[in-house]
Amino acid sequence: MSDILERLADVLAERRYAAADSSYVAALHHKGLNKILEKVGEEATETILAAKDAASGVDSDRQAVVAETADLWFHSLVMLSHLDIEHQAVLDELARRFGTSGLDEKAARTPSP
Ligand SMILES: N=c1c2ncn([C@@H]3O[C@H](COP(=O)(O)OP(=O)(O)OP(=O)(O)O)[C@@H](O)[C@H]3O)c2ncn1[C@@H]1O[C@H](COP(=O)(O)O)[C@@H](O)[C@H]1O
Repeated sequence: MSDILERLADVLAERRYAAADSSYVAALHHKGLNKILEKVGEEATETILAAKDAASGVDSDRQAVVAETADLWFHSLVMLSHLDIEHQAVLDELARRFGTSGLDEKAARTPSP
């Protein structure tokens, strides 16, 4: 199942210009970027709330964090697809950053004027 991102991205690409009533993803694209961004924001908020609950240590709450994060990742993939940005670009960016300490990266930034 490690290739699930690729398989999902292929399905999302098929839905990009499909008829609005043919699927949930196609309907989101027809509603437009603002609706997709609204869903990303909603799922981000739900993920945060689930994570706060999970901090109490209840197992069912930990599963809710997994479910909400999946919703967030899914809607983020729809956003990328709507903007014609390959999800691979995000994976490449993570790979580029791999091994670079966040502290070192921050220290190397050019100071803003
Ligand atoms: N991974 C997902 C996925 N995750 C979440 N969702 C849907 O995302 C929606 C958002 O959840 P909400 O709780 O906000 O639901 P809602 O209140 O009905 O949403 P809105 O009315 O506010 O839009 C739900 O309808 C979920 O079913 C998903 N829908 C589709 N996929 C994948 O996308 C593929 C294509 O889906 P279709 O376009 O529907 O064929 C599927 O085969 C799946 O692999």
